Amino acid sequence: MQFNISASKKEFSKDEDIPALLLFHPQVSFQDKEAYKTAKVILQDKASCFPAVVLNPPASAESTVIDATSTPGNKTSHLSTLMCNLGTPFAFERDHKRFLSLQTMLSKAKCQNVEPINADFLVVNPMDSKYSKVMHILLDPSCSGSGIVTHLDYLVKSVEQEANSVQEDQQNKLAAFQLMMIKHAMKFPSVQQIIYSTCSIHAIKDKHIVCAALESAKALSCKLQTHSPKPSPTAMEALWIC
Ligand SMILES: C[S@@+](CC[C@H](N)C(=O)[O-])C[C@H]1O[C@@H](n2cnc3c(N)ncnc32)[C@H](O)[C@@H]1O
Repeated sequence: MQFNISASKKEFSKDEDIPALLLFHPQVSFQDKEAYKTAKVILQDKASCFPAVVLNPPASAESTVIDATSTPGNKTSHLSTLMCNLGTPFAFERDHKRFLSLQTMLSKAKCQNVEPINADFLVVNPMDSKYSKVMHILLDPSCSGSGIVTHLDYLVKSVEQEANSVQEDQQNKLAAFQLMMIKHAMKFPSVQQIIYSTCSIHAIKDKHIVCAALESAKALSCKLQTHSPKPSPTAMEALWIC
């Protein structure tokens, strides 16, 4: 859900861009609400709603999708909703504890079509027949979260500056991991669309990664297109950055 400063606490409205997104005043609390506890309502800022909407997998029984990095499951449940609980979104999570909470969330939200898998996406074999029809992949990998705005940001600025040099090394490692994830996603034989999203505002984890991915041998061999009216079934249709 997106916060709407202009609305009163009793009002809400429909978002103009994202179907099923309702806008509430920032001070409206959902923590005690039954709809929130039972996951009928999922709290999510508008920016986080774009990846699933842009990926827009078909709502059909044959539709197979991968959410490579799933917990807590907000984007997975969004994908499941967009697919009308049809087809199969495979939802990967490598961390066991986080996987358990993903399972709980998906079951609460009644995402019956999702197949959660406790595995590292990087070791999944793209040639496994189970994934042979995967056309859509969502990649929302771990990142620094630098794009997440909090009201306390001004307090941490000076601390952040001191830690910058340490962070640089960490950022390079994260960036290398994120690029590896995209390149791995490109290996799935039927993939046509990969959505890569992060909560980071650093170009090293956004634009630079996407550019490096587009320049990779795999992307070049796919004759990557941005939006073709008649996409070739073997070419990757688009790599978006959200
Ligand atoms: C940014 S969070 C994903 C948020 C999620 N997409 C959502 O909208 O709720 C990244 C998650 O991916 C998991 N992860 C990181 N690397 C992974 C990998 N190689 N394979 C599977 N899961 C991974 C992390 O443990 C973490 O839970």
